[in-house]
Amino acid sequence: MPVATRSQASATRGDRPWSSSAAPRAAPGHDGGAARRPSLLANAHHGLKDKLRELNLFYEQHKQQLASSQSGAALRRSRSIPPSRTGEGRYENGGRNAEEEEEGTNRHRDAFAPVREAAVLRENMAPPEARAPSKNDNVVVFSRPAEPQEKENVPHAANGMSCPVKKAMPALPAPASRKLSLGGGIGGKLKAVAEIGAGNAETMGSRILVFVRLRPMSRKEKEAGSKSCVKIVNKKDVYITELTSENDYLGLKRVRGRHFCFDASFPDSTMQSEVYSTSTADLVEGVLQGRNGTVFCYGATGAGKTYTMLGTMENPGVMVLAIKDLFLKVRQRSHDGSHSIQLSYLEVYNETVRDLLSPGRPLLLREDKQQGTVAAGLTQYRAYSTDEVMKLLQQGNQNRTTEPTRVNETSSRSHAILQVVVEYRYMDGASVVTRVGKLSLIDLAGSERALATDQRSQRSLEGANINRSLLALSSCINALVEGKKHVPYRNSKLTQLLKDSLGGSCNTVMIANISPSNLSFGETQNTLHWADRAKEIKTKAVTAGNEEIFRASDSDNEQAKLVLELQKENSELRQQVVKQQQKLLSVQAQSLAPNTTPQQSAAPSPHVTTPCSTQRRAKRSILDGSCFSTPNPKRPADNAQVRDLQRKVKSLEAEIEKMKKEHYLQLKQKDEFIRGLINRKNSNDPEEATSERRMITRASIRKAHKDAAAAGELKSPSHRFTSPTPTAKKRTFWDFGGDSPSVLAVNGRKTRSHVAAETPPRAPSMLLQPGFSRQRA
Ligand SMILES: Nc1ncnc2c1ncn2[C@@H]1O[C@H](COP(=O)(O)OP(=O)(O)OP(=O)(O)O)[C@@H](O)[C@H]1O
Repeated sequence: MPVATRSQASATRGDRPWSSSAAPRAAPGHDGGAARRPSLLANAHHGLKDKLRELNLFYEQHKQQLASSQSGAALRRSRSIPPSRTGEGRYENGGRNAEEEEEGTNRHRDAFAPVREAAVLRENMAPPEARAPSKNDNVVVFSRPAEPQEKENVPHAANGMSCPVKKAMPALPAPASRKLSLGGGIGGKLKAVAEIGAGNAETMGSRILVFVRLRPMSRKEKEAGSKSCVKIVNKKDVYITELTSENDYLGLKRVRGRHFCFDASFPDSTMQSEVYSTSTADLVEGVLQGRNGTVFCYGATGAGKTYTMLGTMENPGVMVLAIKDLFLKVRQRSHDGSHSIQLSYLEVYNETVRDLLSPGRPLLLREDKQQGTVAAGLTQYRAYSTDEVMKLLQQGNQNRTTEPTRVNETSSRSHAILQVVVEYRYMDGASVVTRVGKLSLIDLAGSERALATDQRSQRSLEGANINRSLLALSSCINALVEGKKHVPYRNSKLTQLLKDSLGGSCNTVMIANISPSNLSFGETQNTLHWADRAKEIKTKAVTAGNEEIFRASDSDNEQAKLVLELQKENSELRQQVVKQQQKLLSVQAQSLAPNTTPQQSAAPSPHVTTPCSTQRRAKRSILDGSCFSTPNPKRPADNAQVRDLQRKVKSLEAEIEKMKKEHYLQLKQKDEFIRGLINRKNSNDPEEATSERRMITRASIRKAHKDAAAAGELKSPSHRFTSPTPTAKKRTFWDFGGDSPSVLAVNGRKTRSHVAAETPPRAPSMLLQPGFSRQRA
């Protein structure tokens, strides 16, 4: 039975004298256009497609006419809009002509009139959801012209799949600052956001950037005979097609397919470094400027979230690359101020929050005016080098809850959040400027069907809780997209912790991980759906960084300068200690090398057990502690050389021990001195104020030491990011305590040090720890 479309019906009724078939017959000219225009506007039931076709046609006619009839070349130049390659461009010019004909030739003198008219016409004709949601008049909305083939399954040439084609279009009229260039990462956007200034940026905000990463087909999936149902085109478009069953020989079953477009999509061959540089590198730069940034990985179990975030020893992931980059950038800038880097690592497991760096009782979440949602009692570690952070990560990951499921052997059963707070202090004339930026790197647990994992009670409970928090996450995404006043952050611990990143003033990046297998079609489609939805979330504008300017008097100024100098010196000394220890480690590794058998050293076979290899070499983890001191097994055995090296080691050890003692004493004195200075500055005691004007020399360190001890606790600007537990519980680099996860003897005393932490038991894979202490039923 023939189906009458709306346009056919109206053409039959004769209320559309402008049908596409009639248009070519019409004589081109002003009069004709003017005569036709009222019917176009009067007929509110015209389909958008028809209007587009008509306007295009009319534009072509008018263009020919203009070419012949225009008088002055200068006038012509001022009126012409370069024809765009896109449908939008064509639309624009068509709109211009229609308006122009009605208004007559007076408009010809106003060079910008056509643009304005086109914008008005576009807005009128845009579907309601595509119109400008922004109240800002400066934002021009470019509506999407209807595609004739839209919403129809059309074969996609690149993959032979059948998918409805969706035009690449930002879900919101995203500010220019958030447009992505694949090569340059998102730096441009972040910079532009800052450049927009208080005016536009404050009103517009910024959008969550969404990336999709496809992982390669796994061995298991290949063995199960699965086929790829996902195709990534132009590093942006994702096509997903549900393949017909093999028994459907006649192809009777309808094939479902969808098309999505993201800020960038990574095919299965994408390197970790490319994922990092495109998605996260500029967030790191933003953090150094004092802006908060969040990256989170979302996807079904086994889709590659942990691989993207942590990676392996050979291919480190976003977390590791971000930390390395951060330290590199800090080192490059250390000449003009002092930096401090603190980090914490927590997990949300079965709706309880746990400190991964200092496991103990579950932590409670509290709302803090300055910091947002914080986990009370969470340990903040001060780190001085990438290696230290790696060790802390490794240590934290060994405490993380992972269990094998049917889908993934090392499935993360918890959401893990690594937070790095960078504080940068420098002198700006007479003021001390403190900038604080926070980077949150989040590896979510996998969204899953109960059947996909396991039916055993503990796994089902875990699955239920994971799904609960991810459901809460999707409710928040929905509420934020719909602009609801109430966003249900409190429905789960995860959303409470993500509150800042989703709805706060933060540059946020979501990486959605998907599997190519047709066996995971449902999960992949679900992940892509939520990723597509998340594109529409607008976060609050990130304009200036979190900056505090402290204007000091002359005497304060001198003290502040001295404090900064000492802090700089301290961090340099600490870096020296770290370098010496690295030197020692490499010498030790060299001396160990000859002890390995020639067979071992010669064979790079995956079956050979090196100190760093695991049962499953492919999964050798970046977090495997022993990998940090991997000896080089390729050195030939040579007894004389061994003895020589051993001597070297001993002398180096002695040297390091001596340096450590000296540095330790110096650092302690300086720390105390700084503490004393800060305490004095905070004190309102007039006697203290007068004494501050005295000349401060290094010789007064001893005296300051005593004063500081009498004055009590150190109050540093970093208090804003430490947990709101009693100060006595806070741990710093120099804290002493037997319950420390990394306690070792320095100068005959027990001290916590992340530089020379005890090597924890080796993890055999990325997240699989055999001796996992929290065994669950
Ligand atoms: N891009 C990739 N390249 C190579 N291997 C990958 C990639 N992504 C994932 N894998 C491999 O796929 C397997 C599952 O990945 P991963 O553990 O990261 O999944 P997940 O999403 O974190 O799962 P879960 O939510 O269960 O923890 C791992 O063996 C990992 O090495």
